[in-house]
Amino acid sequence: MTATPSRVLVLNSGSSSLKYQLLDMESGARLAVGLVERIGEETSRLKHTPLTAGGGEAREVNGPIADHDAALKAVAGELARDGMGPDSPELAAIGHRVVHGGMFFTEPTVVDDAVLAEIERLIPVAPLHNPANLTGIRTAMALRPDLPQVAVFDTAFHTTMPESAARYAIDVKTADEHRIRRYGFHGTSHAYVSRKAAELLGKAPEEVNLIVLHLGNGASASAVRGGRCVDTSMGLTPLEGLVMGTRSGDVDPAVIFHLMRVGNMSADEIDVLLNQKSGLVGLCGDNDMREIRRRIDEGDEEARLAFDIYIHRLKKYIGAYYAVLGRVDAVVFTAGVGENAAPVREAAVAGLEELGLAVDGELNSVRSDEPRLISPEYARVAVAVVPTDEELEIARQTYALVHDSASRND
Ligand SMILES: Nc1ncnc2c1ncn2[C@@H]1O[C@H](COP(=O)(O)OP(=O)(O)O)[C@@H](O)[C@H]1O
Ligand SMILES: CC(=O)OP(=O)(O)O
Ligand SMILES: [Mg+2]
Repeated sequence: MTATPSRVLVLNSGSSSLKYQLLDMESGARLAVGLVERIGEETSRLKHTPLTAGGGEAREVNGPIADHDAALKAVAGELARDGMGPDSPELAAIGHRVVHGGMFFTEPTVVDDAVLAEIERLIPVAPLHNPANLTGIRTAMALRPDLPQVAVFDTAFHTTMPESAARYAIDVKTADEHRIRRYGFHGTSHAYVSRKAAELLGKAPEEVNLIVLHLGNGASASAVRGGRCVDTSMGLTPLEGLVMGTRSGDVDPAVIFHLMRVGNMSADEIDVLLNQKSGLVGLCGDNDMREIRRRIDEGDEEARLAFDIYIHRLKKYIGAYYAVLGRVDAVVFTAGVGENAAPVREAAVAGLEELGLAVDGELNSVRSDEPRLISPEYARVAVAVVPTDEELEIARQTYALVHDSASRND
């Protein structure tokens, strides 16, 4: 008799990357993790790490990987080399991060034709993400047509926002006709990190008010009251809000008409400008915070100004969400920049002592994969670093969905 399949493969397809993990949900073991970077370029790189007993040696494959379909097939090949390929009978489901779920998807959802069509319809409001998510799902379906493919939406956590935060102050009829409202993104991360932060504070999620700062290549802030999102910085699309690696975040909307009328740019050109050629890369030519800090240390003024603009925006959102929440228990940093860039954390909180916020230099400089406090004991509001794990959260939600429905049918 074969055991009930208990493994979940999670795919997190970004605009030019594919992150993945294979987990066993009964034992809790992480069996493999990996990343394909720079998809579509000549210098693509697949880094695969098997974590089964005796494994653990990372393997790298360098060379062009044209698209997400090719990336996933390469990943399937690496998993198969370790005897954990997608054809494995132990696999219970494949979980997919889907960035835009629009108005309808508030829960993890088993993908069928109607779900695929809705994700496709939402491409104009997540042009960097939904196409990659769709390709990932379609390729995974072709590899394992018999398995449930589960979509876990970035937007789901934000559906609790009150109308006063979710609506833009534009003509209601036009907004309703085009479903224009604030959807918010990175929700799986904001939800996971909020729960972990409450745990770190020794409280139940319902008891704490948090400002969560997810600072990766894309970046967003959330105000979370008692475990529920009450405001977030990304909007109709993942372009609004904080300064990001390649995205501008907030601009006066009139910048767009001005560029159309006076700069003779098309809507598509402006889309590319604001989504791909702005943010840190537009300001100083680099979108990696490590490189920006290195340049600042060498006295580079352009990198310094880019950093200052990034921090200024971040600080404005901390202030805004402090006011939205009224009382804050912790400001929580997460994702690539938030977890690793001590200077960003220090600068974002600098000067906010009157709000009860401070960072302890020594605690802030500790490098660790564990959730940790970086505020001094006297501070009224905690400042924390909580590593995110979108893949684990997606795996849990995926397994809960397929497992619960399987037990109902037993
Ligand atoms: N050691 C580090 N110091 C500063 N920044 C870092 C470090 N490691 C990673 N980063 C930043 O994290 C970013 C990637 O974050 P991540 O959350 O993985 O983003 P995404 O999921 O959007 O690809 C990099 O672009 C880089 O700016
Ligand atoms: C929604 C979003 O911006 O995602 P990422 O940070 O992965 O680009
Ligand atoms: Mg990310």
